[in-house]
Amino acid sequence: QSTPMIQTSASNPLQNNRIKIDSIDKKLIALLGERERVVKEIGIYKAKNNIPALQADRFKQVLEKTVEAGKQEGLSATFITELMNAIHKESLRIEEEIKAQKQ
Ligand SMILES: C=C(O[C@@H]1C=C(C(=O)O)C=C[C@H]1O)C(=O)O
Repeated sequence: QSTPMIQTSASNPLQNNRIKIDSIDKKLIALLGERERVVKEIGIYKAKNNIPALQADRFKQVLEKTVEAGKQEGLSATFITELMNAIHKESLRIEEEIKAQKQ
């Protein structure tokens, strides 16, 4: 086993890349917050107009578009599908919560 090279903090690739990741994660969470705030608006509209939260055809389109966009970024369809399913599950939870508040 080799001794790790001593580097200055400015040239430490592990530290620098972790700083980059922390910054990217912050943006990812901000974007998810923005997306779910739009979902809330849709949830309010659906609750008022008696439209079901789940729109399977629309989510199918969302999945197709994001899997394709993921491909362009070298991300697997499995990963994008799991990610979008998790986001969709939360969207439905939020929309159902809004609907329940209106009763
Ligand atoms: C946001 C909506 O509600 C649900 C959530 C979706 C999503 O998070 O992309 C898509 C379809 C619906 O199941 C919508 O109908 O557009």
